[in-house]
Amino acid sequence: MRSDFGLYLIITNPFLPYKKIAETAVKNNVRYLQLREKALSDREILRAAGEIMSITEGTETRFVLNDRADLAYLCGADGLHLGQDDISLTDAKTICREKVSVFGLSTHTLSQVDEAIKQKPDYIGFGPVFTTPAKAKPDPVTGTELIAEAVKRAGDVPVVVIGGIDGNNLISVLDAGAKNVCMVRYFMNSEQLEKRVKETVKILNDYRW
Ligand SMILES: Cc1ncc(COP(=O)(O)OP(=O)(O)O)c(N)n1
Ligand SMILES: Cc1ncsc1CCOP(=O)(O)O
Ligand SMILES: [Mg+2]
Repeated sequence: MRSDFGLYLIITNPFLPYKKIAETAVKNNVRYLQLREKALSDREILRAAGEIMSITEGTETRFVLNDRADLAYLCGADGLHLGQDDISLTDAKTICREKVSVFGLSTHTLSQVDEAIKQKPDYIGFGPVFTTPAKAKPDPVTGTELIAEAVKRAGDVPVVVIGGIDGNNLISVLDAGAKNVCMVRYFMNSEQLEKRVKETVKILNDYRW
């Protein structure tokens, strides 16, 4: 059976401190909290990971590091997220051995969904659903039309949709078949993180699937 989780939080250039974000994620039972900091040094990433894990350890919130299998192994992250341009899942598992237990893969097309599923990830990301400035080299937008088919092809693997989603278009992605969502700037650029997380969790819980 597919284990959908609803909200997935990604930390990039946050307005609030890492610990405050982690506390909010834990308090609101957010399953995945990813650190995605492209401009930090390795040492700064490890420091940020340590701060976040000091809050998430022993809770239901899994800490996921983006891109870097070596650093995920070093800091003892629960999970690692890999994109199409990152190292392969096989190589990442070799580096992380048994220390990292959750692996996510990014996909941008339906054929990438088919390929990703063969690798048995714990979840897949699908998008960008809408235009977003939050990725340096953005892939073409998927639109909402492909979401239902991506979810169907992924079978038991949860699909989290990402890219340009905010409080105004959230319902349109749910109407299109999304069960799990990421919204980076909507949460990270705001002082009102907790209010927005609570509102979003309520919308996801109340949605008539
Ligand atoms: C949950 C989730 N989905 C997609 C991505 C994007 O990964 P990637 O394509 O490797 O791009 P970057 O995030 O590395 O810029 C993600 N990080 N998380
Ligand atoms: C990491 C990533 N992968 C696809 S789009 C994206 C960025 C999404 O950021 P936002 O939710 O602010 O548009
Ligand atoms: Mg990546």
